[in-house]
Amino acid sequence: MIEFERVSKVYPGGSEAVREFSCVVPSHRTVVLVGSSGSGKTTLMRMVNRMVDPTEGRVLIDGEDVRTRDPVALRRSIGYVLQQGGLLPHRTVLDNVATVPVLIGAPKRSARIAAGELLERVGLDPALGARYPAQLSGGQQQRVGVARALAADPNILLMDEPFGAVDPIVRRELQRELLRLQAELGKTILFVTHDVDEAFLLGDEVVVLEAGGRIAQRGAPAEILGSPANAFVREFVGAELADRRLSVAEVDGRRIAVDEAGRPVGVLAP
Ligand SMILES: Nc1ncnc2c1ncn2[C@@H]1O[C@H](COP(=O)(O)OP(=O)(O)OP(=O)(O)O)[C@@H](O)[C@H]1O
Repeated sequence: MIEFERVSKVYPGGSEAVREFSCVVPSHRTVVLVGSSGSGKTTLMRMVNRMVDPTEGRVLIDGEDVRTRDPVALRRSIGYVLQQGGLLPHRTVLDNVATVPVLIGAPKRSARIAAGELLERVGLDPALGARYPAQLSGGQQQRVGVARALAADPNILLMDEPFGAVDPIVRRELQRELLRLQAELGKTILFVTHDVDEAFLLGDEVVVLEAGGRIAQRGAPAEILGSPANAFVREFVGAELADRRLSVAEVDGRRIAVDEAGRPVGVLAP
């Protein structure tokens, strides 16, 4: 479990990224922070592995203040997936995945074998393990990033816009893959995105952030969509779309839903 207790962050120079944010990420659940650029999402996420220390407040993991933990050991105990994969360019894919287990004492050979199994687990051909990151597609690199984050079998996964740099089709695939993996693994996941659809798809709970890391609303996706707390959330989640008056038009024998202006919004199931 991760707990944010009234954390604030003012960066040197005075920019206030987060103000008095409190939130619990229960064990084995996925909580998604969603908000527009600059709402403090990355800052909050980095407080968990001490890449950023809060100016005020505390972050606890399983009841223990992360400030009491050595930052390097803490980081190795938490999986972290970044938008650009963050892979080491001069190491093979297999060695990238095996890096942290070897650092924390696993024998190289067994770490490599485990890394190959993990590649399969995230949907990659283990033969890709011999390549270098630049020889993979963006989507494949992101899968490697996920495998690497899982390699030391952490309880916690931090995922910062992990699918932000891939095309929409691959993004869908990666999202589904993550849902499948999470159903098997039950990690405690803190996921950051600015994409509302992604947040609603992946989050058991979604936290909608306004500027300054202020919580506009939190809840299950259906709760937020069903009753947005205010105009900001309403606009952010596109709730006004749900209120549009739709009607049915017939085009080439298929029934198409159209909005008031006659614009198509979808196809009705036969
Ligand atoms: N190292 C830093 N020094 C000074 N200000 C910073 C630093 N990092 C972030 N900020 C500021 O803090 C605020 C929140 O930034 P943060 O990166 O946490 O937001 P975000 O929601 O993750 O944004 P994005 O979606 O664009 O990544 C921004 O105003 C940003 O300019």
